[in-house]
Amino acid sequence: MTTHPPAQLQRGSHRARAPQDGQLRTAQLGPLALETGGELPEVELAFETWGELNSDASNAVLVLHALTGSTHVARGATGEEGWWDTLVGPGRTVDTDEYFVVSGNMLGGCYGSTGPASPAPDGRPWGSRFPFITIRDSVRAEALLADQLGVRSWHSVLGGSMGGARALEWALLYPERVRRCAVIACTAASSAEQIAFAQAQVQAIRLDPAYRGGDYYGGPPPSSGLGLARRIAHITYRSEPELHARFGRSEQGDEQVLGAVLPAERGRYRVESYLDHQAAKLAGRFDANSYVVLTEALMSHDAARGRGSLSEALAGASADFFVAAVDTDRLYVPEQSRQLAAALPGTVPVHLIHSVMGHDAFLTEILQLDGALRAAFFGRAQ
Ligand SMILES: CC(=O)SCCNC(=O)CCNC(=O)[C@H](O)C(C)(C)COP(=O)(O)OP(=O)(O)OC[C@H]1O[C@@H](n2cnc3c(N)ncnc32)[C@H](O)[C@@H]1OP(=O)(O)O
Ligand SMILES: N[C@@H](CCO)C(=O)O
Repeated sequence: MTTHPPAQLQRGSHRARAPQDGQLRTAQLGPLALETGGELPEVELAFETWGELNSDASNAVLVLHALTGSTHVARGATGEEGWWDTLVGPGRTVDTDEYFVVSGNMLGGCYGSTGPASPAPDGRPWGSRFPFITIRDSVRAEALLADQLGVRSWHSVLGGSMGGARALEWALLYPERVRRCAVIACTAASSAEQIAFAQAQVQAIRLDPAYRGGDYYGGPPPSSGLGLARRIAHITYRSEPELHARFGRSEQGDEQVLGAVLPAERGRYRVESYLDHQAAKLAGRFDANSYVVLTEALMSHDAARGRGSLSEALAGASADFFVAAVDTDRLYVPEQSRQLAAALPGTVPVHLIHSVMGHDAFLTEILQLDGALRAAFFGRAQ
């Protein structure tokens, strides 16, 4: 679901797109020491860029994706739709005629960065041997990517959901490298309930017999477990009023129920069909091990870990902050964004996105963020 900005949001004439705009590339980062010990040898990080770094390297913007997102934030040379097209592109608020936009695939992911499906030093996929990684590990890898791209300090780092956790960690691990930081639909730390929902998803995957402890490459993938994980997650990404208004109690009725585990005497509710579709769609595009690794990394998210109280931890950040929440988000509830904002240095308001959608509104209602982000971060001065 993509919305396009109204004509008044589009400005001026645009430069020709650089051939590398929106093209998936890979940086070789070498070994990476991990927060909980050990190291990953020969880390690769997938990334895309749009626009050009200016002569004093002051115009770089980092955009960080959510749990199952990719680096394809905006259209590029191929014209393929990006997940934040509304916000990022020529003439848009994050104007790629003006800013050098970078997006990195999370360490452990399955869209090009080193992850469980990548070959370990012995040539076989890491599988069950892939180490536990944290949000901070991925941010350290992203900092090595920034070094390679010649970006000493970011004009801004923007992220929603898991991307927001990475954005916040950027501001804390590298305060001198982040001038502005947007934490959207995310908290200072994963809460007990967020960990609980995440654990149920991880268990759904691990209990799929096809998972084989994580060493399923070369055989059938644990699609049932991954699909169940997505069902659990997707319910938390949407609100009760949205599901009620869209599906109510109606039956799907217009299809065969292929392979569904249902009593013969009933058909399928539309909402079940919808969740089945979401499950199959994710199972078709995502690696179950990566889902586990990224979910466990998000469970570990805690800005205060090893840094004292939350206020003490956040006092180390020197960026200007932008915090936003979705009013109907039942996973990353607005109150948690208020607690984050209150603990940040200075006075940081919480921008509320109004939507029936729930958590996913940070992806689907981006027009609402547009003006607020433009006012906060994307005036002329860099
Ligand atoms: C490499 C990559 O592809 S990464 C892609 C980028 N992805 C990300 O960044 C992750 C974040 N993105 C997302 O999570 C999602 O895409 C969102 C939140 C932006 C939008 O969610 P969507 O699933 O597209 O929206 P929505 O809830 O309206 O679902 C629409 C889908 O449900 C299907 N659907 C709707 N009702 C029903 C039903 N009763 N029965 C079955 N299917 C149904 C629609 O046909 C549609 O299918 P499609 O996506 O295959 O076209
Ligand atoms: N729909 C998003 C939500 C996670 O924040 C995703 O799949 O990444």
